[in-house]
Amino acid sequence: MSDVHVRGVRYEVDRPLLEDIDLVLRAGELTALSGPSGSGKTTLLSIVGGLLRPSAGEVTYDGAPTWRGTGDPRPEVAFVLQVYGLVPILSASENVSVALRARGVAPAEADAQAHEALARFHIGDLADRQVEELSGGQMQRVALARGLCVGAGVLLADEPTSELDEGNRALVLAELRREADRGAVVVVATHDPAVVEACDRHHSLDDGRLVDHTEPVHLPGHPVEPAPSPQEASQESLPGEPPVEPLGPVVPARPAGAVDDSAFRRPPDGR
Ligand SMILES: Nc1ncnc2c1ncn2[C@@H]1O[C@H](COP(=O)(O)OP(=O)(O)OP(=O)(O)O)[C@@H](O)[C@H]1O
Repeated sequence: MSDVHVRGVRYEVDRPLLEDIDLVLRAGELTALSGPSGSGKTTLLSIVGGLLRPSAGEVTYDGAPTWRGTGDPRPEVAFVLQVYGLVPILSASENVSVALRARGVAPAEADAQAHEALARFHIGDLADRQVEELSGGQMQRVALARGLCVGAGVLLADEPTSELDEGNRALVLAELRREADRGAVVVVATHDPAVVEACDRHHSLDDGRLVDHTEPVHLPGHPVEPAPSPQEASQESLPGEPPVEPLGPVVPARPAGAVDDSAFRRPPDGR
């Protein structure tokens, strides 16, 4: 299990969008990233995942930079994008299968795993439905199935519950927890207080900077650490590290797994 280290990251286009970002995103934990709209959450996820090159500083995972010089993420990184990044004319299962095939899984095995991944999100019955015929919440779950099925070491999810009702939100949080429990770094950008509450750690961004507010969040019933007593809580700071803070956004170039969909392309008049 390896953590993600964000050191001295700044990002600017025509103005600074992120400044002075120092964070450790821990393997085995769910980390929430919150902040107002436009504060930089998506931009930060994009830099963490290697879609964008930081203007200064670096992000490393397992001892190597996540930025590989091309804007293509490392194979260990998977995204669940705010805009889903699905191919509308492909079926739900094809959209998931293509992510597995892009990682070298043989087609028949990829198709089988894609069906299993959709079933995890209770949309197995929609496997053959074209994505453009799905609802927003169903598309969001297809995107989640695609992001989670590849067993990535780093899973970056941008507003993964924005279109979901309470029951499906709980389902998604349970699946994200499973990813953390197998040792992944899981980061969730969110506006939803219930999602923040379900995470182990919380960083907030404001206008491209981490705000002075770092909270380990304890999910009732989840044995992350024993809950501190009120006395301990009043003295609590993260052992051996500076206070953790929030992140910021940008437009991802391309979702991991949507690299090559040529195997699924249909003739112009075929569906
Ligand atoms: N490619 C870009 N070029 C210039 N500015 C950008 C670019 N992408 C994002 N921005 C700006 O960077 C700032 C942060 O955007 P970002 O999408 O990271 O915010 P966010 O916190 O994810 O917002 P939201 O919660 O609305 O998704 C915004 O002011 C946005 O307009």
